[in-house]
Amino acid sequence: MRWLTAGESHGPALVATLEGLPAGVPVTTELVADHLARRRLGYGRGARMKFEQDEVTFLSGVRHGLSLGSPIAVMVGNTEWPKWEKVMSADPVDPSELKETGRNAPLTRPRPGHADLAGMQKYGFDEARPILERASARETAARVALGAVARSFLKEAAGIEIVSHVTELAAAKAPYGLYPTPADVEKLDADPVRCLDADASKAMVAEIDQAHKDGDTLGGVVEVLAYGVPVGLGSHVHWDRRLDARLAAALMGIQAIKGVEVGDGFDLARVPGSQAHDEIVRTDEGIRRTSGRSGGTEGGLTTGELLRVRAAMKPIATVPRALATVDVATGEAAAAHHQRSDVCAVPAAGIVAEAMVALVLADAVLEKFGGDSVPETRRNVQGYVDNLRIR
Ligand SMILES: Cc1cc2nc3c(=O)[nH]c(=O)nc-3n(C[C@H](O)[C@H](O)[C@H](O)COP(=O)(O)O)c2cc1C
Ligand SMILES: C=C(O[C@@H]1CC(C(=O)O)=C[C@@H](OP(=O)(O)O)[C@H]1O)C(=O)O
Repeated sequence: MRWLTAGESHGPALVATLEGLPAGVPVTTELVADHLARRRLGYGRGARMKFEQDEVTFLSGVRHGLSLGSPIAVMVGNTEWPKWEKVMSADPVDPSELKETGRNAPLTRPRPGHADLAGMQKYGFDEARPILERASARETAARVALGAVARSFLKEAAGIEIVSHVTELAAAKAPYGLYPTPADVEKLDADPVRCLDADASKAMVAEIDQAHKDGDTLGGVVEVLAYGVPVGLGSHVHWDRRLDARLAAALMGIQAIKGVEVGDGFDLARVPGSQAHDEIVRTDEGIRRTSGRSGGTEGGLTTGELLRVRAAMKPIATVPRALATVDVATGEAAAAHHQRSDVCAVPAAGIVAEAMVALVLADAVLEKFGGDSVPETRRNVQGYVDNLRIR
């Protein structure tokens, strides 16, 4: 399976393509729109999330609610486009018309923490617009659209379900060991910060309110859990086949993610081996583990236990109390450019992280089990599970 996204933040649309998905996966415009709506949720997001809509159109690969096995192309329209038509026009525009938009002033005061400065230096631009348009996390809407398709495949073909929640937001933390299940998704989506623990949720909202008052921004930690993952996805035989490595790269590839942990991650480095591993026991349900510290992978292979990965997001780069920078037009010290931005987008990052985990798992399932149709993949999964020699 392979996939790509294209599109600028204020362009006409984002486009995503997915190739290699079997036929027969239930996919509808409504399914994708629902996941895109989940990505817009979350206390602390900026004004744009309120007035802009995501307009979903399938261009190919789906017919009457089922995938065809052909490449899927999906478009997510930016409803803000009419305001940006001239500024982001593919064809040259008369400078006087650009001036009239009031939106085309050169962005010469790069923001620390965003791609502005390094992007301008690398690509040879003397202002940040051509860089920030693609560096923007608007692009994550395209990933979530494909993630919705991937998770439908995972559920139908292998019974895998994916949940995420916010475990930390600045200094506020959910209690350790709180693992939401698929039955909790509605409740999670209804919470302003997608946290199941009421006290922690209140503390997180208070953190955001304080940052808002202070003209500041915040980051946090999200955790993704995948239920029903069979043993043996990924492999121990080579670094780039390890499922933990593939998940880490996918999560680190989300804008503003600066750390990834699998299972108890960095905490495992701080305890002795006797408290770090998941002991193996025989139960009525077969061979199981007494704990889930590994996060469901050992040696780069899934163990068949709950898959659990976390991603740490740095605070939003567009800080209202603007940080120090240099105006590259004059060489003078200046305050970084700022118009509007999210105070905190950690809950949204959790939805993006779900999509990335879904895409990695769908790829790994197809690699192991193959199949040109959902029933074929399902038979292959079932045959493998039924024939595991050691259970
Ligand atoms: C869902 C989401 C929303 C974001 N919203 C903003 C925003 O409104 N303003 C901003 O400056 N950065 C925002 N970011 C972060 C930037 O996209 C990110 O800091 C930038 O790409 C540089 O991050 P990097 O160092 O990881 O590449 C957001 C990130 C995500 C995942
Ligand atoms: C548009 C989205 O997020 C954007 C991500 C983003 C950034 O710099 O990453 C900056 C903001 O855009 P603008 O500067 O136009 O307000 C966010 O609104 C979205 O998630 O759909």
